[in-house]
Amino acid sequence: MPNESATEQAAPEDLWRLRRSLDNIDTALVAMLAERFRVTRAVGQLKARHRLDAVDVAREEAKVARLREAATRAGLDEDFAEEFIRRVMAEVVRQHREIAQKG
Ligand SMILES: C=C(O[C@@H]1C=C(C(=O)O)C=C[C@H]1O)C(=O)O
Repeated sequence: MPNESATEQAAPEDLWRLRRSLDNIDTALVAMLAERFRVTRAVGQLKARHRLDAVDVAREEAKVARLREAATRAGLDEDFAEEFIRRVMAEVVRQHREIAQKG
């Protein structure tokens, strides 16, 4: 393939297989994230219509606590899981404020 890196050309079969698996997982992650944002956009439209705050701190904190526990059970670093979901929620809140402003 013309755009393969040097590492890919020289890689043993196992590395190829693992990287293909990673690529599939990354694609699935992006698809799930896009689906999540489709749902949160609908939430944002509802909140704007009912003049509700973009941010719900209590819900966010409950979610972080729940996901930290889920991360631990899954063998994932809980600080990483928290950092990730907080970044996602910050973007959701930014989008909700934008939806509320634009009407
Ligand atoms: C999606 C919502 O809006 C915000 C974003 C959240 C999220 O992305 O999970 C959670 C709480 C809110 O701060 C909501 O209120 O449910």
